[in-house]
Amino acid sequence: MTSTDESSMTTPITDEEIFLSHVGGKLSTELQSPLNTQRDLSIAYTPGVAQVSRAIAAQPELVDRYTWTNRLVAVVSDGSAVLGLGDIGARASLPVMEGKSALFRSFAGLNSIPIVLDTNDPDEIVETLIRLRPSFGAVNLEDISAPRCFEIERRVIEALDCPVMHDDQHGTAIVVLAALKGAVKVLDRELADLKVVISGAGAAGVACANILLACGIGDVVVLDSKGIVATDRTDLNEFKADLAGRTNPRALTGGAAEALAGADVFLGVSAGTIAEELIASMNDGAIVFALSNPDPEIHPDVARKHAAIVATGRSDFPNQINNVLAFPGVFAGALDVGARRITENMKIAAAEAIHSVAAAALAPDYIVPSPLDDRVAPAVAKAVAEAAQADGVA
Ligand SMILES: NC(=O)C1=CN([C@@H]2O[C@H](COP(=O)(O)OP(=O)(O)OC[C@H]3O[C@@H](n4cnc5c(N)ncnc54)[C@H](OP(=O)(O)O)[C@@H]3O)[C@@H](O)[C@H]2O)C=CC1
Ligand SMILES: CC(=O)C(=O)O
Ligand SMILES: [Mg+2]
Repeated sequence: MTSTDESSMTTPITDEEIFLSHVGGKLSTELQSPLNTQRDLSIAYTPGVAQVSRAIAAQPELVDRYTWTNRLVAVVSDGSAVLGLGDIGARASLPVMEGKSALFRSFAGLNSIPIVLDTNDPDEIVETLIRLRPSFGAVNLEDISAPRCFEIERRVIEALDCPVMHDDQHGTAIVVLAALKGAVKVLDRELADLKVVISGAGAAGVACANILLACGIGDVVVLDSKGIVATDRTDLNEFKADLAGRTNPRALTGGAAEALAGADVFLGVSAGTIAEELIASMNDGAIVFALSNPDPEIHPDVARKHAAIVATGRSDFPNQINNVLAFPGVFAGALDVGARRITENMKIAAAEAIHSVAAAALAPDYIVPSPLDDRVAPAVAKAVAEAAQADGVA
């Protein structure tokens, strides 16, 4: 069933309501069985529990059967790129990480625990997760800034024998691909013909560029805070330099104005802003995905004056392009089949599954399903599980 629940948005949300609903945090733990009697205690605690611990000590893989870790996702952040708020630190990132855990629980039925780290040092982050490995079954890296996020994700994947994914990279890229598939169908266009401009060359921007290139879009131009990521720039880190060699086929130079004139798609993952006249300079039938949270690069009402399709990352406008459509189902599918890695095919399969949920009812204001659509996570999980099996990582 699709739940749009428009009635819940008719009353404006007040600051008081937001803060009150966060008092004490958004999470708690529940017991699988009650602890009411001496018998209950003797089984769940001492002496009964000792038998289970002895069994696991003798046969370590039993930990998957007799503890909650097997399907527990650690949501891990250092607070360095929290939404579009920037480096606000570990403590301030916690409401977002509790939110991600709430989404795991609500949409995929997965237990999840936020872990925020009081360090930005990649060695310390990787080492901490190696030490914590017995406590969880998967790692969702969240809101870790580029370029450190690329090295951290690679090293954590190498070090841990469980599914690991940086959500801001791949969760975002999966949903952007799904949304673009929906948008081109609505506009009766082809993905491969699009001229795409990505504003942001960080975690989300690099991963979105990679997935769009992999899916056959040849004309991708990426912007960072200094302008077009191009091969003649001498100030690029290794990830941007690599991207420069694979994007910008028309060898554009300059900034957003030069990139957006005559473009078909604006994809904002920058936490910056984009002027209305630049959106107006795009081709007719433009697609504008202003995905920065909480403030889109351009207000959707303004973008709609010039664009055929407009989307944001927020829950209070139509077309919410947000990694929440991906990560619950991706991890559920990977854990369902005991996948040790999350492959590129699993990500593409997730995008196709999200798209397929919306495919029958596509419209300019419905290019992706709502995160509240309870068909999404199961469809993503099934597609991801099948792709994991096909890729031999299950
Ligand atoms: N809707 C969704 O699902 C998601 C949305 N996002 C949003 O994307 C944004 C970026 O997140 P993330 O990639 O994790 O952050 P990062 O810190 O990894 O990257 C930010 C990038 O944006 C660039 N940037 C900053 N200002 C501008 C500007 N004015 N014009 C062009 N580029 C600019 C930075 O440039 P430089 O390299 O020069 O510093 C950097 O490359 C956030 O607002 C976040 O909320 C992210 C993930 C998911
Ligand atoms: C949605 C999300 O993960 C972000 O904006 O960072
Ligand atoms: Mg994020």
